[in-house]
Amino acid sequence: MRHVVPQRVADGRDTSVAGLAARAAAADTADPLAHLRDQFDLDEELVYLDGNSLGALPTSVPSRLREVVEQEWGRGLIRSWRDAGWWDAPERVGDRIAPLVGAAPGQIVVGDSTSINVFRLTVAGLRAAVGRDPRRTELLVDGTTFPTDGYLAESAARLTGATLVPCHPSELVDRLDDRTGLVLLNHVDYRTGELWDLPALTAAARGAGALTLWDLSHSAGALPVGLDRAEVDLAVGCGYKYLNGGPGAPAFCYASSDLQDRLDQPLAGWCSHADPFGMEPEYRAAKGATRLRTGTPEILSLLSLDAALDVWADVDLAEVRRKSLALTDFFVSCLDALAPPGSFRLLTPREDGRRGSQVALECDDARAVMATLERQGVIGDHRPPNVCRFGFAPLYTRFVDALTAADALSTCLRARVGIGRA
Ligand SMILES: Cc1ncc(COP(=O)(O)O)c(C=O)c1O
Ligand SMILES: Nc1c(O)cccc1C(=O)C[C@H](N)C(=O)O
Repeated sequence: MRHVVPQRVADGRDTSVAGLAARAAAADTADPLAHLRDQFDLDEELVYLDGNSLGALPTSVPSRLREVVEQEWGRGLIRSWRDAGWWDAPERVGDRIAPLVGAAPGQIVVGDSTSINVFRLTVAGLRAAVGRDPRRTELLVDGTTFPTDGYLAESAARLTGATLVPCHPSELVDRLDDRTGLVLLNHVDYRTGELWDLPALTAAARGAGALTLWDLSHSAGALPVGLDRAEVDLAVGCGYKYLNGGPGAPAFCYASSDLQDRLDQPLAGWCSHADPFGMEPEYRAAKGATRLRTGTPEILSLLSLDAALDVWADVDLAEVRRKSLALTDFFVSCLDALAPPGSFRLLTPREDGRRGSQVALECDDARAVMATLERQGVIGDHRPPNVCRFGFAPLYTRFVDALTAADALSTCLRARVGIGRA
């Protein structure tokens, strides 16, 4: 680290760049997950803080994909649906994701995109709610949600005749009543990184007689989720963010075992049929999570995700959470120490219990700021209008990366307000 800046000592610690660098080095040395970085193919010239959009490439993936393409497809051909286990891969890979989100086996299938699965489970959840109690025609949706969830909720409401009620997660408890059928929420807000209290909100919805559908895109693989323990009804999650399945990797769908056989999903294709190879003209839904499948599984990307999951063997999710919180907290402390006062507004809560695994902040000209950082080898995201977003994937991000990014961002913010380094 090159320069020394005036020290603003908030907690009695050395907050010069040199002091922060010493803290980062000590934290990386003590990190029990540090060895996992070797299982990723990372460009050492880059600081990659975008694993919440596209996870890094696990070293297990290229050789496995080569084998799938050359042997299973090339030599095995059609026989691989049976002999290489392709047909059951959606359930098998689902069972590998299950422990990462606190689910017992048999409740997750992998396939299609998160968007498709949001639609599938929103319609299925609304139908199940109304089937149980015809008054339950309202769909409560996080009004700040990632747009695709909002668009698809609207479409699901049009299709089912449900009434869409946008609602901020902080107001959910007051909005629940005996008309609420389904609640669609995000575990971690894609923009601010705020973590919502999944057990408490699920219990509130359940207590009011409503079903829950959680979007885990920004939490699966970043923190413990505890779906079964919280008695969540339905959930979806992304395969290409913290699970590192690769661009366009399929998403996953969770349906609690209590609910599965009551689900009437809208995309009832042949792969969700009780006897797909019977080729019956009439539809009969399969038992279990299999009824959430639709068509032929996307084997190449599904098996890429499968291989990417190898990295989780023996990983303790509590340790992942501890590291994620320490990384995000350290990044914010570095910004507090190095960036000009008032040059940014933190959007992510500082309280550990309310933060996912990213840090988002608002500043002037955020798009240009993130473009400058990218030219310097620090990759994060810009989200409109003026949000800079930095994702901290705990399996491969180091404390030194957090400092390098905070230092580069602070330098950029300092230049924009016309202050040089001291
Ligand atoms: C919270 C959330 N839900 C859904 C999606 C949509 O995922 P996909 O484009 O893979 O359908 C994303 C990201 O793209 C997301 O962040
Ligand atoms: N899915 C993406 C894509 O295909 C291109 C660029 C970004 C994405 C994303 O995943 C966006 C992401 N869900 C977000 O939280 O903003």
